[in-house]
Amino acid sequence: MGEYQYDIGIIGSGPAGLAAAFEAKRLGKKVVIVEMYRWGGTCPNYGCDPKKILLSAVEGIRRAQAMDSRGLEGRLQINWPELMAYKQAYVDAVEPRKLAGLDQAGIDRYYGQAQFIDGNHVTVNSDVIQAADWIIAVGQRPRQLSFPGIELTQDSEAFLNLSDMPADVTFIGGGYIGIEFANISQVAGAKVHLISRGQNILREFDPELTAQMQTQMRKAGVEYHLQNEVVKVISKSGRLQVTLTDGETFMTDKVFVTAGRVGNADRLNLEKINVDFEASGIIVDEHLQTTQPHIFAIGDVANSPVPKIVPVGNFEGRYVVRQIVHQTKTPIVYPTLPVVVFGTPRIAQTGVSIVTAEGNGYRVLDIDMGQVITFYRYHDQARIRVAINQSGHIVGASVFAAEAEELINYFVTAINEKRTLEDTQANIYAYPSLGSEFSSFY
Ligand SMILES: Cc1cc2nc3c(=O)[nH]c(=O)nc-3n(C[C@H](O)[C@H](O)[C@H](O)COP(=O)(O)OP(=O)(O)OC[C@H]3O[C@@H](n4cnc5c(N)ncnc54)[C@H](O)[C@@H]3O)c2cc1C
Ligand SMILES: NC(=O)c1ccc[n+]([C@@H]2O[C@H](COP(=O)([O-])OP(=O)(O)OC[C@H]3O[C@@H](n4cnc5c(N)ncnc54)[C@H](O)[C@@H]3O)[C@@H](O)[C@H]2O)c1
Repeated sequence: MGEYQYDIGIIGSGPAGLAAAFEAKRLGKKVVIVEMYRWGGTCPNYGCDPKKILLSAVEGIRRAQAMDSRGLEGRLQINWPELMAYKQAYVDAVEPRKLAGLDQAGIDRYYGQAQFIDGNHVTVNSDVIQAADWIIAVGQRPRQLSFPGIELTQDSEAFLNLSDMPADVTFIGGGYIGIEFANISQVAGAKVHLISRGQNILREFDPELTAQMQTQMRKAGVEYHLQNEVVKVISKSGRLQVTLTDGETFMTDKVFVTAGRVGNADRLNLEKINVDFEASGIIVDEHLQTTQPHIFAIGDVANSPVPKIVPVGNFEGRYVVRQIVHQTKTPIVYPTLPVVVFGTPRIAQTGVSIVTAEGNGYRVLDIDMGQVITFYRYHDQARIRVAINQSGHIVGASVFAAEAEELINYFVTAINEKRTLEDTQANIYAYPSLGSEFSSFY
């Protein structure tokens, strides 16, 4: 049993923990990081990145479909095992790359579950690690539901490792993951059921755009079971029978629970060291400080009032280290944050929501981009809604379009730099491109 001493200890090697570790090292601190599962955390191993690789094939099919009878012939289809092998080749390279990065930077690392024994000491296997300050970045895990037959269901990580796409799949939850995976499965050839207890999907997004996405997915064949929950799942003749609260039953091949995620705060012995947490995460103040002043929480596991996405974890990781080394004393101030649902097309939004903008009496530009060349060529029903405040500044945007994740970044810049519509149009962007479409707003 060894005992080791550090300036800063970090628990969790996802985007948040790694950002903190590299920043601490850069600022001359002796740093240790602990991971119990996959180095790199959720996003590159069983989250954003593998999902976006699967989406590449989906986009290929969608683009080909858009050109059907418009000069492109032949039917494409997804070879799921081959696509999975391509995804896996990316994922297999993640851990070696992360480990090499840590080793090259001189950041010590431990593999195993970290648990606090007191405010400064953490155990990992049989080692005891002491650090003056601790940063908790342990992320979230899929929320479990409880109904008879829950053991027959699977989670989002299992979906991203699915060896074959079954004929019929079901997702419980109409949030980011349910919608993104339903779209992938449908284009990969499965009949898809999507169950959500809400009346609408993607409740945090512009309802006009989510309705548009819902209609498009329904037309493509996704069957929605809204305002419903699962009562039970039973195994029947090698398939699964799902019963819903409205009494409907249907047969499916696989059921995935995509009904939100819960923090991993409950696995660290935090009760013992008086660090308070609740279902929404570890309680932090505006300095990301927990109820113990030398222990901080960042990324998905912190209950900071921001979306649980990678760029937030990165931002918090760098901020919190500067706080610890006294480079800053100011509360955390987030720049405008973009969120994206990766369907085909995507929905993206940033800044003031369109609903809030309308409530505040702001000007809302609602632009059908379907005829502009960038979107016309994909036969894409692109739509952009921009909120402009009383002084003429762009304060928010919602986008429904292919590559909305790129387009939204222009609005992020416009909002952060407090630009008016005219300011953005003063730039000359390459034509035809996503950027050049700015000039068509008025
Ligand atoms: C399917 C899916 C798709 C997603 N897509 C996107 C996307 O497109 N864009 C986006 O921005 N975000 C996306 N996200 C969210 C994104 O993955 C998370 O916001 C991000 O990974 C959070 O980073 P984190 O460092 O806070 O936590 P994580 O990445 O979850 O890392 C936490 C790490 O801590 C480790 N850990 C936990 N407990 C302990 C312990 N006691 N001891 C040691 N180690 C521990 C875990 O094993 C894990 O590796 C997606 C998530 C999922 C599930
Ligand atoms: N593109 C991205 O940035 C991206 C993609 C995937 C995940 N994520 C992150 O992961 C988090 C988790 O994603 P998620 O989709 O699991 O959660 P979510 O919170 O986005 O959606 C959960 C959905 O499940 C529904 N639900 C909850 N309990 C239910 C029940 N018993 N029966 C039926 N429906 C139920 C909710 O009404 C909601 O619609 C997101 O909040 C986000 O932070 C981000």
